[in-house]
Amino acid sequence: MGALVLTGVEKKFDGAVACSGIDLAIDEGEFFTFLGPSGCGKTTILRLIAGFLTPGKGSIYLGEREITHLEAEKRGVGMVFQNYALFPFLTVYENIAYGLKLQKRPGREVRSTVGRYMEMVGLSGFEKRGISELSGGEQQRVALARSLVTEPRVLLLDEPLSNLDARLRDKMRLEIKSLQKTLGITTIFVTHDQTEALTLSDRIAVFDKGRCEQVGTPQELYSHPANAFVAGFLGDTNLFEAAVEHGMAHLSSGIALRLPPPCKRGRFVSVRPQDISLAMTDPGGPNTFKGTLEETQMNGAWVEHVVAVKGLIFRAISLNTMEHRLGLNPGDDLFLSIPERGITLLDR
Ligand SMILES: Nc1ncnc2c1ncn2[C@@H]1O[C@H](COP(=O)(O)OP(=O)(O)OP(=O)(O)O)[C@@H](O)[C@H]1O
Repeated sequence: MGALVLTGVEKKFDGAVACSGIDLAIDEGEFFTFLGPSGCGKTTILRLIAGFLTPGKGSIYLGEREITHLEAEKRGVGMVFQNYALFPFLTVYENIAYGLKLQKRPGREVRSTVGRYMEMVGLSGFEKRGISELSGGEQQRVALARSLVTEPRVLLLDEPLSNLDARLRDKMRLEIKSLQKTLGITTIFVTHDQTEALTLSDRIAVFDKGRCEQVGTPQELYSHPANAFVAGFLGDTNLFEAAVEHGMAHLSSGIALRLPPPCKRGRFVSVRPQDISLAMTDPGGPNTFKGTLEETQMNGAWVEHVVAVKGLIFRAISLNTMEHRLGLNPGDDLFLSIPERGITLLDR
């Protein structure tokens, strides 16, 4: 049995389904991410685990123990909220010590535990500061220390980086990951940011409209998406409706792609932009098409080319190295090649 297990969990608000049919098993010490667009039910599931909400159907287990209806404070679950929810009238020390004082732990233990976690999150010396005297990143660290100090079995992080600027977000991302590994604490991280999910997670659950679409490692989800939604949500992809027969995928424009064996079925073709190669002269071979460059976008280390082939738009990404630089202008003709193994067929 996993460290945290959800079976058939459903939650409705006034009859509207926020999440349903949720079956998840999260392993001990795992960094597990809930990924999905706004409103797909991520926070609702987190709140069900924390005990701030009760499911209409289904059960939640922490280890062997069922916690579906247990009060939040008895669950051994720590949560960091999106807006941190710190107490503005308390100092940094008092905020972090709060949970331990509620548990009526002896003063000496409170002082040493708070000191240990303040050091761990890099806040030593900030004990007497007010919350309003802290930067966003420092507030984030207080929230993290406050939820860790009671040594919960599971740490829930609800979009903890969304209020930070891009550089601080990268820094905190690394810090959270390293803290999680050091403590070995089972962690659920909620985000709608695919980069965060891909870089941090041992496994990811992708949600859409209250349903879990797929669970897997970042590489599994990226390389073998279960459907078009997962393919599109985890990384950029070229997605086309297709009629598949006799080892060929016929796209709407009359383009026919030769598929890798064995012969599979599917309603959509997905091709990652980095799997498409471009050339100024015809390299020959199957799945090579003449197209027109519509647009080039330079992004520093890599370049994105938008290419029209028989009215279909393809996006191709290549490294901005000397060998890859094409030196083409919008309107120029070029050749676009899609290797068979770069094609994924998807059902829905
Ligand atoms: N307390 C509530 N009362 C009524 N409806 C709610 C409540 N909480 C959430 N919902 C609805 O449930 C659905 C799922 O919301 P939830 O907050 O879980 O999504 P989310 O994926 O976390 O979104 P976001 O990324 O924007 O936080 C949404 O349609 C939302 O409007």
